[in-house]
Amino acid sequence: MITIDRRVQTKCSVLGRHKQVFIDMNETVHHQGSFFGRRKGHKLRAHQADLVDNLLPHLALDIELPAPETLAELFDTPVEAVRFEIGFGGGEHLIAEALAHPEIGFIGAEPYVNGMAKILARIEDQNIRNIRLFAGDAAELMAWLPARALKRIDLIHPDPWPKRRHWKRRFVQDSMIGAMARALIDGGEFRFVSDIDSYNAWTLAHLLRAPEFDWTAERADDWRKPWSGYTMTRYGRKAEREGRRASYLRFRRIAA
Ligand SMILES: C[S@@+](CC[C@H](N)C(=O)[O-])C[C@H]1O[C@@H](n2cnc3c(N)ncnc32)[C@H](O)[C@@H]1O
Repeated sequence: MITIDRRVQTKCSVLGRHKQVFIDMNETVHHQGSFFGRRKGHKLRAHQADLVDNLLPHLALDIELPAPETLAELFDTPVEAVRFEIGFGGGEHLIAEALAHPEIGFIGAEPYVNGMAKILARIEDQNIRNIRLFAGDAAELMAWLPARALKRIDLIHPDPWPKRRHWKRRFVQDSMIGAMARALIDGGEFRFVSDIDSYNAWTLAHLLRAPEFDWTAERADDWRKPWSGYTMTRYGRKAEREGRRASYLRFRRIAA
């Protein structure tokens, strides 16, 4: 991949605001933070583009504004608690959870515009009221959230960055664990799913040394099998087809 060595000003149209970014020849966008992937894939169909232009602004969180005191205020339907899914991809898991738990508000972060277009189509089709979206880096959103605001954070099949020299790009880092500890309520959970053994070991090692979290597993099946009600995602199905078994790690935020 060739990266042009110059800063350009470009418009992040889904958020309607300007950001300093690096752009390469393939339109891969890198900015300083925790996102190191593609923001764009194939061209959106007309209806998808319309949803991004017209539905997303109603559902998108604007982190330029101050965060509300309680996250329930973000939803126009009453919610008892709020959960966050990082990098929801096509949104299969987030949609299933939002439908199964109408009493919970869900926030999903996904910088990949084609994933955003997919979830918007599902939200429109099924008239889902309890999802809010952020079309950017989950780390930025997490820094914006009030402290002790989330009941659960899900990170499902994150980009694995298997090469040692890329490990620093993994979403799970000590700093991010600190950010999650700040954002979760006491007893809240961070749930992690990956089919990449080295990332599972990495996550376990990082969380086990974090004083704010307990690993909840009591027996092997607690991490070898998905929790009840888990919805398999596209990346999960791909891993199964290719013969890789996922691990399902759950960590509880210890009371401060
Ligand atoms: C391997 S895909 C998995 C998608 C989905 N969770 C699934 O299981 O099908 C990883 C996703 O995380 C998103 N992602 C990567 N870094 C992110 C970040 N810092 N904040 C939010 N999303 C991110 C990518 O755009 C990509 O869609």
